[in-house]
Amino acid sequence: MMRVGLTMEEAIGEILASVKPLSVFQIPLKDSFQYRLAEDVKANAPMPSFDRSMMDGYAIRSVDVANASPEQPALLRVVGRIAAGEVPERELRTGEAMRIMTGAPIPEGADAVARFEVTDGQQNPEAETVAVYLPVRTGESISLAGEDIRANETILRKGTLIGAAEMALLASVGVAAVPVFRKPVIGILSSGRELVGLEQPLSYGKIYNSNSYMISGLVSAWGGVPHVLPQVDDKMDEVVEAIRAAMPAVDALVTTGGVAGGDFDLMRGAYQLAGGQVRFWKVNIRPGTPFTYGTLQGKPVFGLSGNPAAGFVNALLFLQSALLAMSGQPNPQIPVVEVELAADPQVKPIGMDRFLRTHIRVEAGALKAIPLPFGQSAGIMSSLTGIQGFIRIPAKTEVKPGDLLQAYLLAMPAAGGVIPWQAASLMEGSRK
Ligand SMILES: Nc1nc2c(c(=O)[nH]1)N[C@H]1C(S)=C(S)[C@@H](COP(=O)(O)OP(=O)(O)OC[C@H]3O[C@@H](n4cnc5c(N)ncnc54)[C@H](O)[C@@H]3O)O[C@H]1N2
Ligand code: MOO
Repeated sequence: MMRVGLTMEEAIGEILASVKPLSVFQIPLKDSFQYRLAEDVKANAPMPSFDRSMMDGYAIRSVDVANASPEQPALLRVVGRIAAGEVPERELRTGEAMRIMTGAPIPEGADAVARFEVTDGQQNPEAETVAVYLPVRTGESISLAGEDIRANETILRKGTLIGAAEMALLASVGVAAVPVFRKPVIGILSSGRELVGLEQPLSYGKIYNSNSYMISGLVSAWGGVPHVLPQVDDKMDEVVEAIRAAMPAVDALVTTGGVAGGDFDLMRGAYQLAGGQVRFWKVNIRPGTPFTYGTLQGKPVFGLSGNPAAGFVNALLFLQSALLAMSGQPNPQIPVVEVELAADPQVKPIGMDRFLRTHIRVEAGALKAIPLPFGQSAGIMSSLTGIQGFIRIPAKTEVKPGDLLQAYLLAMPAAGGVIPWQAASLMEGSRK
């Protein structure tokens, strides 16, 4: 049954209840960046697997240098040299030292490394004795086997997003391939007879199809694989046919346009005629109120508003939540931070949650939100560029500078200073 007029939380809840992670496959580690692990990963060996030196210097026995001082250095016999990757030739005995390089295995009998700086070893690399000028603690400059990772330890949990550090950690314990969730392939279908592709000239009344580029970028940013379909006229049979044809090759479909109530707004009907089910229509948010969500062949279908900024907010909240869940995040939560409102947003309270395009700055360690004083209407695209996120002004709520609000992040907050439109308006006057 189709529900109408949900809150944002209800809408996200309904979407998350109907999606699940996709199938699992093994991927070579080198290709695993930005996938999510489908299983816990254990280390089958400790890391490091041997005691090793953390400094260039001499492997020694700490008792031999216990009374060393600059005036009365301990003199030790140099009996060998160990580079990283080499095996010590023999054990170390009383009164002996071995030159040792960072990363090399500690010889039997040694319990510390005296770094070059506390010896005369750097000046006399070939000398047969070395003077040690200070005492060295037992264990000093030695990294013990298993110090980083113990054998059989779980090093990464199922659902972890594989980034640079995770790839390095997996490589360090010899994992050459990992089980990951498949990335969702997202079909993107724009509808409207006003739309033309970039290869065509614009005639009166027409616009370029920019939504497909916008959604494609967002899908990539959130870990999906965009699959852009040819745009369609808003004729029912064409839309239905395009949807039917698209479904086998995708894990979810995003449509843009045709969800409000106009004469040509046929998207909900098209989902049903294509064999799908409309789960809900309209969410208490602005922009992006007429958002529609359904399922078709067990796959989610997102009906985004055609208005660019409305579609952007729909994608930010609903498509992003679904992508996180489908790509394997255990408790999908889109990135939200608390920010302090630093400028009057100049909007009246309405019965819906408002999402305003916002600059977010770090000032004195706090996140400050400066909503754009222009370009907040749903059809304006230029003001979507250069922002760090959207603040949410809850329905029927009057806000003022100093209030704490939620911000939905698109980019890292920037360090303080003048923001681009302020700089521009200082030069040419406000363009409100
Ligand atoms: N009588 C009413 N009219 C409208 C209502 C309403 O409640 N009653 N809602 C308004 C709101 S709010 C929004 S948002 C829009 C949503 O409209 P649709 O999602 O049905 O989208 P369209 O009508 O197809 O297009 C809206 C607008 O966006 C442009 N557009 C569409 N597709 C693209 C694209 N691929 N690239 C760039 N721009 C696109 C389109 O040309 C229109 O200008 O409805 C209001 N109306
Ligand atoms: O929902 Mo439409 O929200 O004005 O942009």
